[in-house]
Amino acid sequence: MDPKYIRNFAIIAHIDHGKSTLSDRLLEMTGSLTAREMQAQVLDAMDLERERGITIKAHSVRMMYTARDGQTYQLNLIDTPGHVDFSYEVSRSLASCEGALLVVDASQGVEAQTLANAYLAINNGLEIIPVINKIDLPSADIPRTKEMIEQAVGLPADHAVPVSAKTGLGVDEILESIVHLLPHPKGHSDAPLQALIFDSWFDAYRGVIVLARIINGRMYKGQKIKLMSNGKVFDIENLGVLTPKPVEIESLSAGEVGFFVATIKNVADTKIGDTVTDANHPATGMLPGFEDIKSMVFAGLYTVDSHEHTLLRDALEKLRLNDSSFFFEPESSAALGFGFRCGFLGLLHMEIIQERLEREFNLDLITTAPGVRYKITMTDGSVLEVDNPSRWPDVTSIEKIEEPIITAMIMTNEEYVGGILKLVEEKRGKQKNFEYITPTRVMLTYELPLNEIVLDFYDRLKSVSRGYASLDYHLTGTWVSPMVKMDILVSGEPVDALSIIVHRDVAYERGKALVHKMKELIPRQMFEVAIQAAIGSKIVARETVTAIRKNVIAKCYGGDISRKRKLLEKQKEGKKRMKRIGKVDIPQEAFLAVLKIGED
Ligand SMILES: Nc1nc2c(ncn2[C@@H]2O[C@H](COP(=O)(O)OP(=O)(O)OP(=O)(O)O)[C@@H](O)[C@H]2O)c(=O)[nH]1
Repeated sequence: MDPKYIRNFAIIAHIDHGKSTLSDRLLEMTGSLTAREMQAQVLDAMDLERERGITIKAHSVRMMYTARDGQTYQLNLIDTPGHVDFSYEVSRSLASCEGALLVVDASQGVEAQTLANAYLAINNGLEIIPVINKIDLPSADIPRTKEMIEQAVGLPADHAVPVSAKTGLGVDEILESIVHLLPHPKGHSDAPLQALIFDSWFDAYRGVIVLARIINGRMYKGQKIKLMSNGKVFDIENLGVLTPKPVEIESLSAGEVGFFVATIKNVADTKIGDTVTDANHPATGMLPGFEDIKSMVFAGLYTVDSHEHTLLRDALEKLRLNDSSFFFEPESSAALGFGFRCGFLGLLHMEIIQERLEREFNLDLITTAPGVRYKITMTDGSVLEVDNPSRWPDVTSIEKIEEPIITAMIMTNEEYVGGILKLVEEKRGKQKNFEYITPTRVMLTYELPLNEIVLDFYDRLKSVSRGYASLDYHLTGTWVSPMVKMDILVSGEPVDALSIIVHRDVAYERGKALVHKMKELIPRQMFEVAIQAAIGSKIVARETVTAIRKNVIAKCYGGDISRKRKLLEKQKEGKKRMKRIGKVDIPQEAFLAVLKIGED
C-alpha cells in the first residue's frame, strides 16, 4: 500500500484508564471484528493478562478504515505492555509508530504512567493525540483533564478527543484524527530491508513468530534474512498480518507492520529492538535504540518436593521458549537443595513466571526473597557482580559496593504527600523534584535504591496513599553504599536461603522486624525454635517460637472420625508449602517474610 495511506499508532495510558476497551472499540468500529465475534477484550489474550487486567505482551492489529473523505486507510494499532517492568518493550513498540493516542481517564486525570509513557512517545518523536476517556462517568471532568494534559505533560490539548470507550461515544472522531493528524510512514521500499522487531513468541504449531515494522525495503516469502545483532541467517517461510486473525500475505513493504515465521528455532534469537535485514543485500547499519535486556530482580526458585527438581527445570526451559527476557541457572542451597537462580525484568515479571510455573506446570515452589545485582570492587582490584546473598564475599576483602538506583515519579494528591515523604525517606530516597501540577496534585521525583523498591515499596505506597498515588520508575545509575549480608539462624543454624543484603544503617531495624515477622509465620512446633538475625558473628535480633503443648488430634480424641480426618487433611494441606530445614518446618511465606515487614 502507498505509505501515504498508512498510519501506525500505539495507545498509551496509565493502568485502567481504558486502553484495552478503546482498542476493542476501534476494532469493532472498523469492522475488524463484529460485536458478536468479539470476546471481551481481544487484545489481552493471555489468561493471566485477563485475570490481572493488565496488558503484558505487545501485539499489533491491522484495520482498514474508510474515512469521511472517502479514502481507505490502513491503520496499524500496535499494543504496548502496560507495566514499568516492560518499558524497553514499550519503547520499541513506540519506535514502530509515527503517532500515539494518549488515553487519560477523565475522572482520574494524568497519572505517573501517563507521564512516563507520554515522555517515551515524545522521545521517540511521535505525534500525540490526547484522548479523554470515560466521559460517560458522572465524575468526568473534561476541562480539568485538558488542563492537566497541558500543564503536566506539556502537550496542547485543544485537539483532545473526548470519548467513552465503553459506550463508543466519540470514538469515530478518534479514527478521523488518526487519519488527519498523524503523519504517514516515511521509509523507502526500494532501499535495503530494515525491519524493527518489537515482539516475538513461540507458538506450538508454527514455531517462533516475530512481529516487525518494516522501516525500509521489502520482506517477502522465501527471502533470506539476517538478524543484525547476532548475524544469524534464516529463510522466511511465511508472513502476514493480524486482523486480529492471522492472514497470510506475500510481502510487507516500507511503512507496514506484520508478522513473519522463519526457520528460527529459538525465540531467544529474536531480540526485541533488533534489525532484520536481507542477507544478500544487507543494510549498512542497525536501526537505533537496540539494547540487550538485562535482568533487574533475582530470586531463587526451589520445589517443595526435591524430587520435582527436574520437572522445574523442564518447566523453566519451556517458559523460556516463550519469554527470552528471564534467565535461570542452577544453584544449590544447603537448606533447600537443588534449585535455580532466576533473573527477571521486575517484580511483576517474577510473579507472572512464578504463577505460570505453579498453574501450568502444577509445581509447588519455594521462592527466596527477591534482590538486585551489586557490583563489588574487591581490595585486590577485581570486580564481582553478585545477585545471590550466598555468594557475598567476606567483608574484609570488599573495597566498595555499588547498588542500582532508580528514578521514581510519584503522582499523588496533596493530602498524602506527608505519608509518602516518610515512606521514601525510610526507603533511603533522595528528593530530586517536588512540583504542584494543579493546586491539589503533586508530582514527586525521587532517586531510590532498586533494592528497596523490590521489597515492599509498591504495596506500602498504595497503603499510605489509599491507592491515590501512582508510580513509575526506571533505572538511572548506581550509588556506593555500605551494604551488609544479614543471615537468619533457625534453632542456631544459619539458613542460607533466608539471607538478605541490607544497608548497614537500617540493618538493625530490618533484622528486628524480620525475625518478628518470621515468628508470626513459622508455625509452632513440638519444641521451642529460636529465630535470630546476624551480621557476621554478631546477633542483632532474636525471637522465639514457643512449643506446642498438645497435638491436634488429642483434642478430639474419642470424637467423631470424620472430624478427625478433616483435621488431618487440613494439616496436610498446610504442610504442602512447608520445607523442613533441620527439624523445623518453614512455610513458603517465611522465606518471603522480608516482603511483609511493613504490613502490620
Ligand atoms: N465508565 C467507563 N468505564 C470504562 C471506559 N473505558 C474503560 N472503562 C472501564 O475501565 C476499566 C479499565 O479498562 P481497560 O480497558 O481494561 O484499561 P486498560 O488501560 O487497558 O488497562 P491495562 O491493560 O491494565 O493497562 C474497565 O473496567 C473498563 O470497563 C469508559 O469509557 N467509561
